[in-house]
Amino acid sequence: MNIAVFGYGMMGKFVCEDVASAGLQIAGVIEKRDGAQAMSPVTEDILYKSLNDIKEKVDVIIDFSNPANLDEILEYAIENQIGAVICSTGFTAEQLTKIKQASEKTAILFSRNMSLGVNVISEVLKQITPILADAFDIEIIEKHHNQKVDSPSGTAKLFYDSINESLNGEKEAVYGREGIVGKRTKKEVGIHAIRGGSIVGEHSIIFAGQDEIIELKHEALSKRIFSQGSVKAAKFLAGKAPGFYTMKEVLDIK
Ligand SMILES: NC(=O)C1=CN([C@@H]2O[C@H](COP(=O)(O)OP(=O)(O)OC[C@H]3O[C@@H](n4cnc5c(N)ncnc54)[C@H](OP(=O)(O)O)[C@@H]3O)[C@@H](O)[C@H]2O)C=CC1
Ligand SMILES: O=C(O)C1=N[C@H](C(=O)O)C[C@H](O)C1
Repeated sequence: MNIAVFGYGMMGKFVCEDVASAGLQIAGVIEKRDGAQAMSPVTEDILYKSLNDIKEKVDVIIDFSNPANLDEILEYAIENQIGAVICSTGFTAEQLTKIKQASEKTAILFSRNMSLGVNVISEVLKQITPILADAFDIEIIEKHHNQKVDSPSGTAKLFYDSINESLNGEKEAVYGREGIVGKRTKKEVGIHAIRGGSIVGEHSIIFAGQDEIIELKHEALSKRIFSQGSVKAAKFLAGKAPGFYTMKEVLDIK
């Protein structure tokens, strides 16, 4: 199976190693920057500027780059009738609609977090939130390294969506609370972003009630959990019919 890895930053490099370890082929790596240094298992001759430059047949694209590349990825996937595993975060609402529309024409897997732990918490939230929401205030705190460009994290948004979906959309996200005068309302879910050092990724969902607190926490200790998840997703997606897939199906979370 031939994989095109879109993005050769921190995640792209891990993905290349994990694609090779899984016995899959790297058809090409897309890095827009001039003078990018190829590192084993990638060689200079497979570092390209765009998907259309890749010489080999591609079976699946794995994207860990930036929302700016979305159109190129979707167009190539549709034209070549191949799958795309989209792991970048920070998309606009309009871009999310584009991803959904593209999935009517080819197989797309979109996930704001590729780890098992986060995807299990996302499902657990759907079950416990309706039981707790009347009595508990809900807040989300995320912490990431100082190189992250989007805030809040995609995972914080995933958790917020799980909470809000389970309550039929009755909640409202409030980011950071800067400048707000007045008490917290029941409708709010506060979302807070911390950036510093080399924190891989930490997410806490706090349910704060009268005299009791429940906290669900996920801490990523290595970026491998994301790269390995993306390779699993690529294997799952190869040859699949057009559709919108998530890590829930890949990881078989019931
Ligand atoms: N779903 C998941 O589980 C995970 C998702 N992510 C997401 O993956 C993405 C990449 O993360 P990471 O590897 O840590 O980030 P890096 O900044 O290390 O790498 C980003 C890559 O995207 C390219 N890129 C950045 N901005 C642009 C742009 N405007 N136009 C074209 N290319 C661009 C960079 O190229 P250049 O070097 O030239 O800037 C680089 O190749 C992020 O959105 C991150 O949030 C990360 C971890 C897990
Ligand atoms: O940029 C990162 O590093 C990460 N991004 C994803 C996100 O925005 O949630 C996933 C993970 O937390 C690491």
